[in-house]
Amino acid sequence: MIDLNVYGVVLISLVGLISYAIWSRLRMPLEYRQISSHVPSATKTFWSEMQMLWKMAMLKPKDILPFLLELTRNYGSVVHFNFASRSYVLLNNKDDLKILLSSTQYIKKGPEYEMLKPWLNEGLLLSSGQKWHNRRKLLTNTFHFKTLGMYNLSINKHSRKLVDKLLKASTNGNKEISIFEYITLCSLDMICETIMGTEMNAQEGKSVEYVHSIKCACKLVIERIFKVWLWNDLIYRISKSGQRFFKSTKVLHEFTDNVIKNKRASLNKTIIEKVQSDSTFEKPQKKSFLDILLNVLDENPDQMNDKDIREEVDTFLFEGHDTSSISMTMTLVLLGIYQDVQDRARDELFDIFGDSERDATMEDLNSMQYLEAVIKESLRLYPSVPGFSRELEKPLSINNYTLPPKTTVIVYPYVLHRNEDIYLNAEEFMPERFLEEENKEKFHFGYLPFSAGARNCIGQKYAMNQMKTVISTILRNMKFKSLGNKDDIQVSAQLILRIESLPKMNFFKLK
Ligand code: HEM
Repeated sequence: MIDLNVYGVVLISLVGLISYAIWSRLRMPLEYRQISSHVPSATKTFWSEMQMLWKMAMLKPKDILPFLLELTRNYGSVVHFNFASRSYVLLNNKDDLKILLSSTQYIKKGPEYEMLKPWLNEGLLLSSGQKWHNRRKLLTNTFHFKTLGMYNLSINKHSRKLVDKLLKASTNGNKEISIFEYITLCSLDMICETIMGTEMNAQEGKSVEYVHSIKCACKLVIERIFKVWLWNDLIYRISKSGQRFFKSTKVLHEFTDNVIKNKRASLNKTIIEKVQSDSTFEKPQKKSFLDILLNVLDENPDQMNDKDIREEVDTFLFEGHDTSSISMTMTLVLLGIYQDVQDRARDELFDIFGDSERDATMEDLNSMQYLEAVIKESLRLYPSVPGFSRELEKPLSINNYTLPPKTTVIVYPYVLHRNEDIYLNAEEFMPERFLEEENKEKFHFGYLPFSAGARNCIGQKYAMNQMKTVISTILRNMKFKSLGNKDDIQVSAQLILRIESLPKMNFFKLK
């Protein structure tokens, strides 16, 4: 029996696809169409554009990275394609990337970032132009490396809690553990305490609604980017996924609003009490990012109102949560696979700490050179932000081509970090490559886990300190093993790298 319904759906989809392809081609500015005549292009003809549209519509998140790797293999380090009336160019050459990223002219983010706006508004990640410049200057002061030491206490405290949780859950190697969930909760506790000054106790199973909302909002916003039919704001608002997204962001916004209100009230109260009780008045001690920001704003009250502060707190929570969790998870799993690397990292820690159980200080963290190389290598193979983009506001002249304004230039560290011209045996896990002096120049703009140039990651030093503290605390207390090998690791590209499958792990108490 022929199922007419199936034929009907296929026919309607085909007609829809062809009409959409014609419509998007007609809407496309002439210069977009002209790029394909001088830049290696995967969509030179109308037919290839249709194929691309079909391919992208069918692409699952886990197929995106192999698809991009294949594009660079087939077309080289600069490849153009048109998709849904937009023109994209993927850059995979460090000289071209240096031109793009080191210029302050190309700081506008690509169109897909728009979908984060209902949550993050125009915080540092999404703003551009003068607003971005002013904010970046102001926030650099609050996120300066000199202030990072004060986050150490909470990061150490939550790392110890994580060790306790892992020991309890693994019952000294008898149970297999999926590490990601433990790391995510620990990282959430750290970021909430250091950014907002709020104890969430997520590792203790508290703050359930907030924890659920942040996970939900992250997942939904990322899903939307890959569902073209949800790009329209009106359609998204009435869709099920949109409704869940807005419900989650409402919880998150209300929470941040309350934290800011309470923080302001307690700062004012402390100031009044201090002034009344003490003539040698000192400002309250700085504790979190928000405390510092409010203090900076005391001196520059016109720079930001409460809504502006909320968008920055939300931005830092979003950027600082999943990124570090993924990276710590991948590093631990790799250390669990490569036991010789794990032993060498632990030996380095023994040289620094001996038998002492003290917290890791900033000085200790700076001495962890081998562990840093391990984390860097893990970020090379599995960059937490697998790709990012810029929309050109001015023409961009790279080595052999000039790209017109409005082109979306995409950069995929995941693909770049596998470029054999830069990395020998690129698929292999070899932390030592980051200890070799001669590689420093080679990796410049060829290693972009934190992006580079003016718009690089403002939290990278914080992230590195956090990752070193968590991983060193685990290494100092436990031995661990991954129950699989590197081929068992499968990831997919969403706004942030997602784990598709990962070996489970066993943890054993050291002493
Ligand atoms: C392993 C951890 C991390 C990685 C791999 C990472 C990576 C990145 C990357 C690639 C960008 C540029 C994104 C783009 O151009 O679209 C970025 C931007 C940013 N990151 Fe991170 N990040 C990490 C941790 C953090 C942490 C812990 C914070 C804050 C506490 C943070 C805050 C930010 C902010 C605010 C921006 C926007 C900067 C701007 O546009 O001026 N990140 N990050």
